Amino acid sequence: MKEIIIATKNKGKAKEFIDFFLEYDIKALSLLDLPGNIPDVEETGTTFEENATLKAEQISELLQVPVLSDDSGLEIDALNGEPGVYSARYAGEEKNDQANVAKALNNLEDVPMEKRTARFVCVLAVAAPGEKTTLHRGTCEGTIATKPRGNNGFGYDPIFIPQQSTKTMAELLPQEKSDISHRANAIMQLDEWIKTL
Ligand SMILES: O=P(O)(O)OP(=O)(O)OP(=O)(O)OC[C@H]1O[C@@H](n2cnc3c(O)ncnc32)[C@H](O)[C@@H]1O
Ligand SMILES: [Mg+2]
Repeated sequence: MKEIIIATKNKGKAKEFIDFFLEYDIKALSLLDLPGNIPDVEETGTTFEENATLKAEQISELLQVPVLSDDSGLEIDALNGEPGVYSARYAGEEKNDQANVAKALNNLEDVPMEKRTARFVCVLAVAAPGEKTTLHRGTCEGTIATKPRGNNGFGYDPIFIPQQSTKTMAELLPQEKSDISHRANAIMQLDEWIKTL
């Protein structure tokens, strides 16, 4: 089976990539699957595009193979787009999903439902040694619930209600999430590239 390296250490993302690539008969390996300790890439960019590029290019350079990276996050309109590129580290460097969710809910405490609009953004970068990196952006519009609901998914899924749904992303089945998610919308743009693998 063909393989592709995903430059991520996020288990939730890795699981979604494994499922997506299985449909193409390709095995997706995350940095958690590789032997040795792959160093963390410092996400010093101020945009999803910059951070996705940093992750894909540094890991591709290190491993000397084509690499796909994902930089993603949640933009909440009432918080001027926060947490945005800082989504993973919103409540601190330890990247605690529950603490991040609690902080977002707390900051939205008095914001009424009609003003709780938000979107998930996913930017994928494809990097290969000696080649120009390409970027692909997908989004998913929705609103922020007043309380977390559901146990599927990861990150901010328990408080994100996609536009098409009354359930939170964490109440959807994995297949239902991947029908509408920001990540799925970005991955669809890779169709041609995947066929070249
Ligand atoms: O950088 P890598 O190693 O890929 O892992 P990460 O968790 O640090 O990933 P990001 O830097 O891209 O930060 C994205 C954060 O945005 C949130 N996020 C991204 N996609 C999401 C999704 O599909 N559902 C819920 N939350 C998501 C989640 O909290 C992530 O930690
Ligand atoms: Mg990260």
